[in-house]
Parts: sequence; structure tokens; C-alpha cells
Amino acid sequence: MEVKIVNQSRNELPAYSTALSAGMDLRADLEQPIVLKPLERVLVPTGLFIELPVGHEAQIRPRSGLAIKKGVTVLNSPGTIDADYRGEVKVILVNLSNEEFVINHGERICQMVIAKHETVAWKPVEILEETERGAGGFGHTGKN
Ligand SMILES: O=c1ccn([C@H]2C[C@H](O)[C@@H](COP(=O)(O)OP(=O)(O)OP(=O)(O)O)O2)c(=O)[nH]1
Repeated sequence: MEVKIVNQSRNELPAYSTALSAGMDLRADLEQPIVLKPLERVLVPTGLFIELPVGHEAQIRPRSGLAIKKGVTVLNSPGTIDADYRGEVKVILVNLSNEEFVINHGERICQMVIAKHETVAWKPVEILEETERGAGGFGHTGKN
């Protein structure tokens, strides 16, 4: 599938890869480094703009390496990029460690996965079909 992408990032390194992996790493596009204190969050620009086909979304997900080594993750994971969004793809990072984390220009901060989704026509009804579970949830079957 082809997806249109406008790259206004100042990164010399490729902003995206063509590898056949599910997630494409995205790089920070920064004029100067960002210092993220413990428990602070920040909106990080990528310099990328995409045009997804209707019925598709892009999901912004954490990188496992940053999460386990630095405690830095995507706060709203998975962030949703809608098919009709034409703004810059941005990433909400949060520092869950007890040390400062510096985000440098060009650093790979997250990964983006393109996914298909259903387009639903909601059908209002008075009653839903019964099931064995019924309204039980949130651990109602116990631990064992
Ligand atoms: O991590 C994210 C999440 C969202 N967006 C952009 C693309 C998305 O299509 C738009 C709206 O996102 P969302 O629906 O999550 O935001 P909202 O808080 O519901 O705001 P809105 O009222 O603008 O929909 O913001 C990003 O760039 N990065």
C-alpha cells in the first residue's frame, strides 16, 4: 500500500525506513534538545505529515528499548493519527524514570504502525443479545 508523506524534518538521517517491519521508527525534529524531568511530558514534533487512505489509522507506539532502559514511553499509547488529519505527526513522551532524559534532534523516539480499522454504522436497539457472561467483567471470575 502506498501512503503519501511530506517530510519537512531537518533530519539528515532518513525520517522513515522502508524496512518490512510493522513499526517505522520516527525521529524527533528539534531546534534544540529537550530536557525531560521525571514525570514530565512533552509534545515532540517529527516534521512528518501523512495522508492515510480512509479506513486506516496510524498508531504511535513506544520503543521498547527506551521504555526498559530509560523509562520513557508514549503517554497516550497508542496515539491515533486519523485518516483525515493533515497536521504534523507529533508524539507525547513521558519520563517515568527518576532521572532526567534528554531528547536530541534526530533521536528515534517512537514507532508508527499503520493499521486498518472497521468503519461502523451504529444501530440503536433497546436490548442486546444475552450471553453467559452477561454484565460480569473486571475480574468477576476470580483469580483462579
Ligand atoms: O499521538 C498523537 C495523537 C494525535 N495526533 C494528531 C493526529 C490525530 O488525528 C489528531 C487528533 O488526535 P486525537 O483524536 O487523539 O485527539 P483529541 O484529543 O480527541 O483531539 P481532537 O478534538 O482534535 O480530535 O491529533 C498526533 O499527532 N499524535
